[in-house]
Amino acid sequence: MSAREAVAGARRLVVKIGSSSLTTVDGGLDVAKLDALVDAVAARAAGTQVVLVSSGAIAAGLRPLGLPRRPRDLATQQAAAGVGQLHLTRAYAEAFARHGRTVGQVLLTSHDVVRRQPYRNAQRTFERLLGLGVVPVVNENDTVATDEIRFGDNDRLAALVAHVISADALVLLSDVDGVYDADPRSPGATLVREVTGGADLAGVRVGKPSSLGTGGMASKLAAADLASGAGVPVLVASAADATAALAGAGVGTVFAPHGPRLSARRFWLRHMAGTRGRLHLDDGAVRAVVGRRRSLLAAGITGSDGDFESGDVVDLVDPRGEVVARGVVGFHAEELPEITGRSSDDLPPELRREVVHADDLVPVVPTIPEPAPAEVSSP
Ligand SMILES: Nc1ncnc2c1ncn2[C@@H]1O[C@H](COP(=O)(O)OP(=O)(O)O)[C@@H](O)[C@H]1O
Ligand SMILES: N[C@@H](CCC(=O)OP(=O)(O)O)C(=O)O
Repeated sequence: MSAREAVAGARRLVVKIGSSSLTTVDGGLDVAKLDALVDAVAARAAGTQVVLVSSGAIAAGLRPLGLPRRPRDLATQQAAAGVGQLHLTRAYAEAFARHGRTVGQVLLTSHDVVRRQPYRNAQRTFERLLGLGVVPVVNENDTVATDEIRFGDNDRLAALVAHVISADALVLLSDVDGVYDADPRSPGATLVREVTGGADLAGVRVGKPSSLGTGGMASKLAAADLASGAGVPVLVASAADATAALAGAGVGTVFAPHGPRLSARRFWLRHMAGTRGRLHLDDGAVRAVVGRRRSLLAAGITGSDGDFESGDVVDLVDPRGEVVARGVVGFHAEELPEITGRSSDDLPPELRREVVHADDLVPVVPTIPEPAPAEVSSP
C-alpha cells in the first residue's frame, strides 16, 4: 500500500493545521478557513477517528489584544495564547457541531509525556475521547509552557500524538502545498512529491517560516522523519487542498514509512522520555546493546553521571561520547560505582542483574539526514 493510500484508508488519523492556515495576515482567526478545514475533516471522518492538532492560539489572540504582530517575549505569547485558544476552541466546537460532532480540548506540555505515568494518562484520555466519538482538538498548553517544558512546535507534537494513539497516518497541513527543494518563494523551486529515504531530501533547502508560523518547513521535515521513521506514513500538503489530501489524491509530499512500527513503550523511550543521566559504555557493550539488542550488563559500563533513580530513563553513550541508545536503568546512581566494570559472577547476588534490560532499551539512530541548511531569506 502506498503512503497516500494509507492516508486515504486510515481508520485513525492525526491532522495538524498550522497558524498561517487559520488566521488572517494581520492576526485574528479566519473562521472561513477554519470552517473549510472542519468540513474536510468531517467529510473524511465517517468511520475514521481523527485527532486534530491545531496551532493558531497565539495568532488568534493578536487582534483581540490589539497586538500588531506575533510578540517575541514568552509572557506576551502566553497571554495571547490564553485569549486565542478560547476563540479557537469555540470556533471548532461550533464548526464541528454543524456536522453533529463534539470536540474535546486537549492541551499538553512535554511534562505530560516525558514521564511514563502521565504519558499513559494522555493515552487513556485519547482512547476514551475517540471511543466516545469525540474529535480531540490538541494544542500545546502555551499559557503555562515555559521554555524548558515546551514541545516547541506543533509539527513535532502532532508526530508524538500520532504515536500515542497508534495512528495509521499523519497529515501536516500548511500554507504551502508540500516540501520544495528550495524556499518556494524563490524562483525555480520544485515540489518534492515523495520521500522514501534520505536521498530524496539531500538537496532540499529550507527557508524561513511564514510570518505567523513557528517552526517552518524544517520542523515539518523533522516531524515527518520522526513519524515515518517509526512506521507512520506522513503527508505534507496545503490546507487549501485538505479535502483532496484526506482523500488520498496526488497532492502534497508523502513520506513513506521507513522504520518498524515501534511499540508505544519503545517510541516513548526513543523520542519522548526525559533522561536523568548517562551511562558510559565500552565498545563491546555498544556492539552488544545496539548491534545484538542485548541487555546492558555492569561489565560493559566504564562510568556514569547524573542523579537518577532505578526506573528513570538514561542515555547510553559510546566511548566517543555519542548517545547510542536510551533505556530504563535498573539501579540508583549511587549504586553504580560499586558495580561499574564488574562481571556478573563477581557481584554479590543482590546486585547481579541487568543494568538496563533489553526490553527497556532502544537504539538511537538518525533516520533521514538533516536537509541542507537554509540559504534563502524571505522576500
Ligand atoms: N523548502 C521549503 N518547502 C516548502 N516550504 C518552505 C520551504 N522553505 C520554507 N518554507 C516555508 O515554510 C512555510 C510553512 O511553515 P510554517 O510557516 O511554520 O507553517 P505552519 O504555520 O503551517 O506550521 C511556508 O510558508 C513556506 O514558505
Ligand atoms: N502552540 C502555538 C503554535 C505553535 C506552532 O507550532 O505553530 P505552527 O508553526 O503555526 O504550527 C499556538 O497555538 O499559537
